[in-house]
Amino acid sequence: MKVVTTVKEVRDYVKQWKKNGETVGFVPTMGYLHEGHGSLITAARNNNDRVVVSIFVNPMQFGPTEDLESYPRDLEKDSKYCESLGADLIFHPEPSEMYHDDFSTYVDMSVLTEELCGLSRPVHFRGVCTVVNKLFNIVQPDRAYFGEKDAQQLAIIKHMVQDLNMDIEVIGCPIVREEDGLAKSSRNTYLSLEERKAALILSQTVELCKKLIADGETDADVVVSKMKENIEKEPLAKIDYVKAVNGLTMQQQKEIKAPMLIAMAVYIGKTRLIDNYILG
Ligand SMILES: Nc1ncnc2c1ncn2[C@@H]1O[C@H](COP(=O)(O)OP(=O)(O)OP(=O)(O)O)[C@@H](O)[C@H]1O
Ligand SMILES: CC(C)(CO)[C@@H](O)C(=O)[O-]
Ligand code: BAL
Repeated sequence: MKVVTTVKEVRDYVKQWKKNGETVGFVPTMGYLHEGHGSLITAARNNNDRVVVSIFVNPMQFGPTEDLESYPRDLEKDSKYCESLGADLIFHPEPSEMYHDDFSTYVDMSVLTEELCGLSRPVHFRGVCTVVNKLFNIVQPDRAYFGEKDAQQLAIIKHMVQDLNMDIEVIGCPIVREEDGLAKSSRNTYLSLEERKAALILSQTVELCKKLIADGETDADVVVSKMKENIEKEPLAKIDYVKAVNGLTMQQQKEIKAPMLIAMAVYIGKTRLIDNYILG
């Protein structure tokens, strides 16, 4: 497995592979990899001749008061992990390789980006769409793999690929959880012991949501308000949002009916965590 830092090096590898008729699977990440990322890499490994993983903490998707500087990084550990899972190439560019001084083109999607995480992170999805577009142009994958943990991001990327006629299959992979239910996330590393326990309120609330729906509740407002009540029982938790939306448009939906996304973002202390339940 190789680790490269320039666009040219990625292009040279991919050109050679394509010349040999090999397919390319791509897993974009911000690094500090865990088994959630691992599941995407394994899915890519199982369905493509070559696997590229990008590790890039993209400054454009962070707001001015967010955790760009403190975001955890460990390239050496990440490289070993990618190699153990059979990846062929890691692309680990410097911000200057991705954004030259005169950079001025953005991918700015409306509607889907204005709900849920887009409300509290107003510049976030413009940064995500722009960097993923660039990464797709650099890697030119046949298939790209994203986690359902970031369900809004997954819906947005699928929509972007459709809107911009990109010839890439976008594949969503299920949320990988810790044994006690907490969704794996690089940001879990910010949590103190006490906060780590409190963070279980997210997955417990997803379970409550599933149970309410399995028991026949059809009113999304009832489900959401019971979820909020449950989260409010945890003193260290502060709700950013809990919402039930259409799974394709991200617009609020009153009736529990697939395709649907019931998603939450909750601060545990200063750490903002997300979790969700996807229906259909
Ligand atoms: N627990 C998980 N299960 C499945 N996919 C995941 C999980 N965590 C992250 N991913 C996916 O991995 C890809 C890269 O995500 P990223 O590098 O931001 O990791 P992260 O752990 O979500 O970090 P963050 O702390 O930023 O939320 C995304 O497509 C994301 O949805
Ligand atoms: C898709 C992504 C790698 C773009 O920076 C990031 O948003 C992430 O890690 O989910
Ligand atoms: N997984 C989403 C990346 C971010 O929070 O910036």
